[in-house]
Amino acid sequence: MAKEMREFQAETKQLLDLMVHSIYTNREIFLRELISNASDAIDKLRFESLTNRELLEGKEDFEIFLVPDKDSHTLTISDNGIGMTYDEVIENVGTIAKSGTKAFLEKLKEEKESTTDKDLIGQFGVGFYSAFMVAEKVTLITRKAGETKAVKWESTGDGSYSIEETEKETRGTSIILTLGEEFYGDKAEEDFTNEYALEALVKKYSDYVRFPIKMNFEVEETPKDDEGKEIEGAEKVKRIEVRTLNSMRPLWTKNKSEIKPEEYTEFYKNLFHEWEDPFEVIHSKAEGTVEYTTMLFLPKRAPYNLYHTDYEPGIQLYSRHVFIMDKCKELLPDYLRFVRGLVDSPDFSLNISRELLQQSRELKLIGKNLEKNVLKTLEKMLKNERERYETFWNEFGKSFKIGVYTAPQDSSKLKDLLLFATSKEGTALTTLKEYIERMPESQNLIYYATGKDAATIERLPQMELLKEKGIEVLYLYDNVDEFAIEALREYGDKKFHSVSRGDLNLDDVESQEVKKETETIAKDNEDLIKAVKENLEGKIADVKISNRLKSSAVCLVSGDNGISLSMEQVFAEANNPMFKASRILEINPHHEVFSRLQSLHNGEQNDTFKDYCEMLYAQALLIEGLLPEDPIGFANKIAKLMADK
Ligand SMILES: Nc1ncnc2c1ncn2[C@@H]1O[C@H](COP(=O)(O)OP(=O)(O)OP(=O)(O)O)[C@@H](O)[C@H]1O
Repeated sequence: MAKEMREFQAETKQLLDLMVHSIYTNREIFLRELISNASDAIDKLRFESLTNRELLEGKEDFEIFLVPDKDSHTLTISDNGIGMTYDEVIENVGTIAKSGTKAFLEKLKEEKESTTDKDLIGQFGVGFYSAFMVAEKVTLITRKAGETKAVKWESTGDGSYSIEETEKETRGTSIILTLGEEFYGDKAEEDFTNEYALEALVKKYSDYVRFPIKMNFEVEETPKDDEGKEIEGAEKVKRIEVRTLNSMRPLWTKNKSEIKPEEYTEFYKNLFHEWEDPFEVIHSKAEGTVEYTTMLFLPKRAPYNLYHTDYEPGIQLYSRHVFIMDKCKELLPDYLRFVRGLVDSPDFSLNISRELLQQSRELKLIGKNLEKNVLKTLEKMLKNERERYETFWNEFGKSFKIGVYTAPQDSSKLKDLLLFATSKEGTALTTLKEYIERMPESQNLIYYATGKDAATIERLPQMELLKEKGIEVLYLYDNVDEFAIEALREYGDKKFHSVSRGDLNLDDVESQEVKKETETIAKDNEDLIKAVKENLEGKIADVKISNRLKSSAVCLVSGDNGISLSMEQVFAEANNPMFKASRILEINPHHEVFSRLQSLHNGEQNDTFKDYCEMLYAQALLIEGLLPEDPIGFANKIAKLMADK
């Protein structure tokens, strides 16, 4: 096959441009990225070779080799891992295979002003391309284990790359970086051809990599005689010595007291290809029915795709320090999908299949303990470090709310960890327990309202009465919130109640009196209410005289059961428009519009009365953020009304 020149995808070009023009000041991390990729490639081969030994081609020792060359100012990173085929090279390093990169660029465009580039890269990481931060040319030569043909890929990072078939004796991948002039030689600030500098970088970033990272060192020695003694006066000779640079000792096997915070950080970044420090580390050991060590990390930031189907949750599994599996989903419940980490247990066998693993009793036991560990840590944080917990909550709270809604069996564990915005002045977020503690004795329900933000909710007609009475209301902004609340049904023995549903059930004396008065008005206006209902037939389920409105003329509420209007909108956005909330139109009997309705009704001005009914309904829809069914008709009616006056 002849050499091909190909263009990078537009997004890749943009990304390379950013890399070359330094979006990240800490350029040395390119080495960590390439070593991580090499280690992943070896893991993949090791795993596949469990069922197909031929892939090893007789060479069973895994290793990563660094070869700096001062003369050609190159640095080569080689591994004897799985390698790539021609098509895989194109897919993995020619196009943007990872949707993350695309999302990264989009976000970069969006948030250019508000966020620093460093923050952004922390969210996404861009692996292989980081090579272009230090190299003016990157050459990748790779042969997939078990294949005969190899591939050579080369690019200067300027928009195109070449790819051709080639020969390669050993399986795996070599990446040759032709270093930019700031990155080699004695005068360079960072010399990536210097063995000692490279050794220090490996120690700093990749010490725990599970495969040996080797390098040739040139040593000068005085020749020795047969007895091993240095020969006096003999001229020194140069010799090449292969050294392993990393300790390979898994961090989690050390005692907690021996580990420095920065060791956890580097380990985390290294193992999970993260660019930011972890938010919290949970490191523990268990001995008993099951034996294991675990190291769990709560990230600082939710990955951009945490709630998309392409996000793969799960933690790593090791048995006696040997890697078995990445992304083991069975160990943590879905609401903890953001947790990164690993479990090392001698109770797992090395080549356990995913199917067997799922049924393993040990796995279930360990999983339960891990979940408890994380929840305990969070409970403690909520109690003792409220601000920190709120930071965590703002990033991952949604995951818990989805958990409450989708896995009711988890809700009892999560309900005390939930936070909500509230109408209470000076309080940004409240727990349900705190809300209940503040409730006056006469209040029996936990009230909540939905809307896109506090300002919108505060102006809802449905809030008027509660505001007047100073009753605290939880504010739900997120689509999932109301679903979670409905799934919880109650907290303690207090039921949740939407301000936009049925009766508000206020049990104080004053409210009881108002209720009676409303009933009398409703009775006196029976015919009018019937007429409004008839005019809006098919659109609403009922018309009621309201006792919750103070200054607004109308509002829509939904029944006590079934979905609410805001849930209906969530369903509609998710292309499920068949779920409909029942609509009850509430009219304020103390509003001038009500008297006008009465006189229109009594005066038998049927057409105008009908127009008024429709306009009232359209207004109520608009307040809920819904479009009137016939916006043009609505606009025309308003225009007519305006011209009449
Ligand atoms: N040394 C290697 N051997 C085999 N495949 C490799 C090697 N380096 C990279 N690849 C392939 O190229 C892909 C892209 O690598 P890249 O570093 O850009 O992203 P990643 O490793 O998938 O993600 P990230 O580093 O951001 O976590 C990898 O997923 C892998 O399939």
